[in-house]
Amino acid sequence: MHHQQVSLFGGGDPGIGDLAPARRTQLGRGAWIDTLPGWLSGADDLFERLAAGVPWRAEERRMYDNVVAVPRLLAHYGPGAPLPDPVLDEARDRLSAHYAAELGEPFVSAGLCFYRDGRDSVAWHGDRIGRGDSQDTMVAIVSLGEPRPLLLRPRGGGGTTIRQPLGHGDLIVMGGSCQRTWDHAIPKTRADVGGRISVQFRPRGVA
Ligand SMILES: O=C(O)CCC(=O)C(=O)O
Ligand SMILES: [Fe+2]
Repeated sequence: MHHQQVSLFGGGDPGIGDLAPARRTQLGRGAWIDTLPGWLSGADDLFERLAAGVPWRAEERRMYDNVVAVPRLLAHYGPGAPLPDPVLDEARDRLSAHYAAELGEPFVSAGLCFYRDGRDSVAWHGDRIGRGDSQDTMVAIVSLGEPRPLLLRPRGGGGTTIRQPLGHGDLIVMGGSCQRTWDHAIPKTRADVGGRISVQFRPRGVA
């Protein structure tokens, strides 16, 4: 399975580092994050390849009587869909192997978001469309390109907001109850920032 698949890579592609140094922070309410800055090397090259090569979709959503543009570009790869770069297949398989015992299932889908500049963003939310609403799970995010802060705060407000800058190959894994007891967001910024691509790996049924 995934362990064997990973071992085929032997020492591994030079683009991907060891996951052992990932550092866990308990957030409370059964939620935690693991962080590992610079997990992917060559992340800026990968950013350029994905920015140019992924069939990005601009989405719209209804808001009251208006239709508004979703302020970021999206691409989604469901279970079994070939990912747009082999480094992403390896990243997913490494994450699956590392978290196998704790998660009990592999990461199977990849969601990609392209924040073109500081006006692109994602509002406060948890990944609660699927099982994350009722069960502990994990969402692993690799960030490429210009760093943007991912904010985390307890669901329903109150408590402190955690600010985690993510870019240039940084990894964050949100785990435990994080999707249902905490919210996360990428706020807009007036700063003159370049593009950032986020790759989110999720287990089956988590969205
Ligand atoms: O851009 C990120 O790192 C977060 C994206 C996110 O939260 C989502 O797409 O659900
Ligand atoms: Fe999310």
